[in-house]
Formats: sequence, structure tokens, C-alpha cells
Amino acid sequence: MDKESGRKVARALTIAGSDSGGGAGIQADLKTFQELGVYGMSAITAVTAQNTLGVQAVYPLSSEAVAQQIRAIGSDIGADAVKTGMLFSSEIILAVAGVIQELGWTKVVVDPVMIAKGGSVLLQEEAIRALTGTLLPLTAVVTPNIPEAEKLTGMDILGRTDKEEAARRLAGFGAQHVIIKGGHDSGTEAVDLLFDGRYFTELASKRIATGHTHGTGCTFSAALAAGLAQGLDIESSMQQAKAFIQAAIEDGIHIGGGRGPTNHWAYRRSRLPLSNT
Ligand SMILES: Nc1ncnc2c1ncn2[C@@H]1O[C@H](COP(=O)(O)OP(=O)(O)O)[C@@H](O)[C@H]1O
Ligand SMILES: Cc1ncc(COP(=O)(O)OP(=O)(O)O)c(N)n1
Repeated sequence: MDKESGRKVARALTIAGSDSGGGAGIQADLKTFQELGVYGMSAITAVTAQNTLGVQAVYPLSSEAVAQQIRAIGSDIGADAVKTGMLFSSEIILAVAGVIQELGWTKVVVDPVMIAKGGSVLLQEEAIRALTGTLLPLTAVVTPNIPEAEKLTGMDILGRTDKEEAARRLAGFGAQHVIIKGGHDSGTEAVDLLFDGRYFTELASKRIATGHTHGTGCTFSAALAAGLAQGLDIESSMQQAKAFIQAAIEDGIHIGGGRGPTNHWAYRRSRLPLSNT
């Protein structure tokens, strides 16, 4: 609660890696929170030297440093929702899962970031088991893209039936909801599939032909967490996140010499009266 205005302030925490180029990771998450009217906080897991051409270096923090950042937030400000992004190692995953449990946070969005679009490793292979064994059981929504869902479940995903089976397996690890994202599919639509443990719901949008998709997954999961922090249910948060990422990709920012970032201003601008844009 903001003491002066008496208004409740929605608070969201991102536990993720820093992208020096500003398009993905912590930077994308905080921009998304801000645009959606949510107070953003961060616990940094690793620093990457990165730009639109790719990841040049990764410097992970100690699991203790990550845990202390989260506890500092939990013991004072609190968080209405949390998202995780790049976690890099099993030590960091175990620390993050431990503190989330300690603080009793339940609105937890896990974006199981593994490999950047340029091919760099953002999660060590041996950490996959820690992710499925300790973090997914604490998860309200897990948001893999297709290659991530394949890695987590150990199966190939070629069509809708495979996506459904993969979602069931991910729910089997303890995630309450699963969203298998469709950015890596072919076809004229980008179709995201939500599984709530019983039913499947598809959310489709026009696929935008663009090379400027750096940070799409981070932005989508941050928007999802922002919706949950504001008290929306999972379906409404997903609809808001889909609209946010659609606007951000459609109006991508063409900076740098490689894969440009999405435009975090675009969603709010698209909702303003024309005279104010
Ligand atoms: N070219 C595109 N056009 C429209 N939506 C897209 C496009 N690429 C990705 N998306 C959407 O962006 C979100 C993130 O998906 P994806 O790119 O698969 O994640 P990641 O960055 O983790 O690989 C999803 O909602 C997906 O449908
Ligand atoms: C620090 C950091 N975290 C995550 C990613 C991956 O971002 P993602 O949204 O999956 O999109 P790409 O960057 O892979 O285009 C990252 N690159 N850096």
C-alpha cells in the first residue's frame, strides 16, 4: 500500500540474468512491469555481456548472492508475483526454490530459459533436473518455448498432439499451469497453448515476419507475472501478455546490427487515444 495515496501498489519480482543490451533478461522484465503499471524489483542471477549480435560472455553470481537479493525483498517490500528467467546452474535453482518456499510465494511464473536465440547456453545441461525436480513443483505457470519443452520432457514435439502430451508431462512435475509458446512453430499464426491440468486453451495471433524478436519470451513471461501481481487470473494475464508481446513485436526496434529487441512502449501507446500517441 502506498501510504500517501492509500492505493495498493502491485509488486513483481524478476529473478533473472542481466542483458547489457537491454532487450531480454532483467532489463526486458523491468520495462514490461513498468509499462503495465507494476512496481518492478530484481534479483540478478548472472551478468551477460550481450547485444543484438549475441551473448559474448556470462558471469554467474553465487547462489548466496542470489538468495540474499530475494530475501532482502521478501523481508521488507514483498512481492505479489515472481518470475524466473535465466537461472544458469543447479546451485542457483536450488537456492531460488529454497527461498521461494521459505517466503511462501505462490504466484510464481517460470520461464525455463535455456539457450539464447543466437545459440549461447543460458542454463547448464545438468541443471535441467533441478528445474523439474525443485522449481516446477512451486510453479503457478511454466512457459517453455518448443525446444525448451522438448528438453524438459525428453520428447519431440511435432504437432498439436505432442504439445498436449508435453504439457501433461510438465504438469506432472508439479506446475499448476503450462503455456507452450508458439514462437518457434511454422505457420501464419503464433499459437500459445495453455493447459490448466484438465483443459487446453489456445491463444493465437498473427505471426509477424520479423528478425527483431530478441527477448520475446522474457517479455511475455514478465507481462504474465505483471497480470498476476495485479490480481488477474491466469487466462486474463495470458491474454494481456499476448496482446503486450504482439504489440511489442509488431513495432520492433531496429537498433544494433543483429536481432533487434521488441518495443516495450508499443502496448501502452496502442491503447492511448490517437491524439496522445
Ligand atoms: N513472429 C512472431 N509473431 C507473433 N508472435 C510471436 C512471434 N514470435 C514469438 N511470438 C510470441 O511471443 C511469445 C514468446 O514466444 P517465443 O518466441 O516462442 O519465446 P522464446 O523467446 O522463449 O523463444 C509467445 O506469445 C509467442 O506466440
Ligand atoms: C540474460 C538473458 N536472459 C534470457 C535471454 C533469452 O531471452 P529470450 O526472451 O528467450 O529471447 P532471446 O534472447 O533468446 O532472443 C537472454 N538472451 N538473455
